[in-house]
Amino acid sequence: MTSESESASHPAPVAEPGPAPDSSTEPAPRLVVGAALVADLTNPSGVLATQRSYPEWADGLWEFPGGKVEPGETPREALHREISEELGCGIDIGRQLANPDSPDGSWDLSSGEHNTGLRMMVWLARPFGEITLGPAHRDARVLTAAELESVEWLPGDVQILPVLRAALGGR
Ligand SMILES: Nc1nc2c([nH]c(=O)n2[C@H]2C[C@H](O)[C@@H](COP(=O)(O)OP(=O)(O)OP(=O)(O)O)O2)c(=O)[nH]1
Repeated sequence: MTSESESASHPAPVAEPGPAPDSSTEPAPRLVVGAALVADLTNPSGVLATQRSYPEWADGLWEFPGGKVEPGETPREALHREISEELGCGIDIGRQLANPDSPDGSWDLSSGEHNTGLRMMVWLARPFGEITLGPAHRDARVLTAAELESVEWLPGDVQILPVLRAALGGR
């Protein structure tokens, strides 16, 4: 019902605008880092892909070894830590396998229901020291450019394969 003070000569008050529907209201993406492990950073010809053992949805699928960046870490620090934890070796980090459509070269991993809000940065990296598979992985395999699709990758990694293939000298 209209009150006395809201006479027909005065337009109804305009509702206060709500929060702007921009990205500032969305949580910042969580960053994952991965290593495309190669023997030669300058002229790589094969990459060491690893087969995950968990969680259930990822069990048996292939990936770049790595993991989530922890608060206070730079992405490169996180990559050194993750590779040391997962494979027991050190790495020299080379060039990024960058997403050309993203300012920081990261890839959106949020395909399907499992990786909401995750983005991943991937670098070529040369391992040194002995590589030992831990509980995170079932297997590891060196793949040439022509062999990249011989394994089933995590869904979010499939978009990265053309950039990896080119880095390995494939078409
Ligand atoms: N490490 C890695 N994770 C990937 C790749 N592709 C992809 O979609 N992911 C997803 C799987 C996971 O949801 C997430 C990484 O989580 P993670 O379990 O490896 O990370 P983390 O070692 O820090 O483990 P946690 O502390 O969360 O248990 O990113 C990839 O190539 N490498």
